[in-house]
Amino acid sequence: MSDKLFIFDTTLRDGEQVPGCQLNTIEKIEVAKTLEALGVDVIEAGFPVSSPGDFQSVVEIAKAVSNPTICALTRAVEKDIDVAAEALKFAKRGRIHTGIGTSPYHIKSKLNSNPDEILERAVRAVKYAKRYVEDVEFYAEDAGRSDNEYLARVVEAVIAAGATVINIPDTTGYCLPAEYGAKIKYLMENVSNVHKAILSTHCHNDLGMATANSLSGVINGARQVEVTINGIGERAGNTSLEEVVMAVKTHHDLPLHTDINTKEIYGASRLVSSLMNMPVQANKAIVGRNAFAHSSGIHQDGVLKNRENYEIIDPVEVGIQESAIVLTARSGRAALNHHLEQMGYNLTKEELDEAYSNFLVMADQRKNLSEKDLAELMGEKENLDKTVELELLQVVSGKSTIPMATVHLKIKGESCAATAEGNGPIDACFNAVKKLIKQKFTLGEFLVQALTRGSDDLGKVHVQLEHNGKVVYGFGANVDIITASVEALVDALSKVVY
Ligand SMILES: CC(=O)SCCNC(=O)CCNC(=O)[C@H](O)C(C)(C)COP(=O)(O)OP(=O)(O)OC[C@H]1O[C@@H](n2cnc3c(N)ncnc32)[C@H](O)[C@@H]1OP(=O)(O)O
Ligand SMILES: CC(C)C(=O)C(=O)O
Ligand SMILES: [Mg+2]
Repeated sequence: MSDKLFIFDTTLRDGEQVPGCQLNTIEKIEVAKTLEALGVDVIEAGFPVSSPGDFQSVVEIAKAVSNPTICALTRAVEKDIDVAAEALKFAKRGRIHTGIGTSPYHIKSKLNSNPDEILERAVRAVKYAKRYVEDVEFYAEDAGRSDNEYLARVVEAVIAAGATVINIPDTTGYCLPAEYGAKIKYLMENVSNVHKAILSTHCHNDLGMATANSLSGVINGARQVEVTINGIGERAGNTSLEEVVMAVKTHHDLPLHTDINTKEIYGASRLVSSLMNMPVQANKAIVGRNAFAHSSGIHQDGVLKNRENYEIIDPVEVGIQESAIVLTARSGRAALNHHLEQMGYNLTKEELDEAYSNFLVMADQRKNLSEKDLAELMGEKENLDKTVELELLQVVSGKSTIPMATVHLKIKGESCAATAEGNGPIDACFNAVKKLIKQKFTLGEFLVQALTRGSDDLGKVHVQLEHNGKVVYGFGANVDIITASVEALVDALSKVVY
């Protein structure tokens, strides 16, 4: 029998604290509904006393979402708790998450107090919250740097006051996995009423250990993890939902399960990344662009023989259609042959050897090779004509003007042009391209990286788009970031649309 591990998602609270990640109420509802479809147990929807907008968002999320518990954060302050309770009045199941700092730093230099007084304030806050809701979670802020003996006294007292979940945050991301695990173990063994509550982990990633610490906490008895999509959150972020969930799912030796519908993970990651303007790093576990991409020959050969030679997770399990075999000068014959077979070629050993020598020369020059490059490699004239090319781009933009773009493309060898407006110059360009392409495609990722050596430096753009269920990537690099963006879009389109 495996124990249920409760998934408490704080993307809309701790995640939303990040500069640039603020969402309006409609966007928050969209994220909340996605979290519901994902199957999280608790959505921490906000900190209602912090602003009228956050208050309203909690109200609307509580109305829009019915399966997960809706949680609102407060300080150990009566006014915060009153406002949180008011915001939760439409929640089918509401939880107040209150708490206070328990580390020497927080007690002395933040709260200007002493341990006994903090313990008293903690108990008072829990009792006050209990007037409104049955489900009260208590957080001992900076528990990671708190003395275990004192922490145990506080935890015992707040459970006696009615707290149902006890959050042990490593607020500053200080702990090592063994240390955090030992802290949870200590509480499990030294708090007499610990069986009346669930211990929860809330780990930050300042030393890159958030997931390891959370799992260590779970192995030692915690049964709730506080996580965010893509690991977004204060500073270096929180524990990422997808990492913990997939670690539990992958490790059958852990006697645990979650109720997460893992096939929804990738979609949720894309949504949060795009709404919060937070690109996901390419090598991010589970959801990064390269998480299921293989680019070196030995790995590619291994994956093609048996996916499990180099993959511990089937990408389909997290909502990604398939692993990618990326063609570079580090690829071998197996990878090249795989792509050529998909294009309909069936080469003899000698033919493959010859194609491979030509391929290496091309790959050294062009880095990542596309299907279009392979068509050229195989001398396909016809396919070469099937490209989408950017011929001319003219953009009007600036302060107090309506951004407008004129785009000339060559599609299948024929020139065509369109003009469009947009929210900004790039949007105007993309709208003009859409007019010309006339086929439906969805932009999944749009990542602009300005190199930092100076204002005359190259800008690099990656786009990901989906067309008829196929996902492709495009790349552009130019001193003009707008041109680089359109080049990246055209590069991706030329791989699928024609
Ligand atoms: C680790 C975390 O992620 S905690 C959550 C962090 N999130 C946020 O802070 C976002 C929302 N916060 C806000 O909108 C504001 O900071 C508010 C509304 C909570 C408070 O605003 P203000 O009243 O202007 O106070 P300000 O932010 O300047 O200072 C925080 C005060 O709360 C106190 N405080 C901090 N944490 C707690 C706590 N858990 N319980 C009780 N008091 C606390 C501080 O000691 C300080 O009090 P002081 O002014 O008497 O020294
Ligand atoms: C408010 C608490 C739970 C928090 O976010 C932290 O301590 O990191
Ligand atoms: Mg936090």
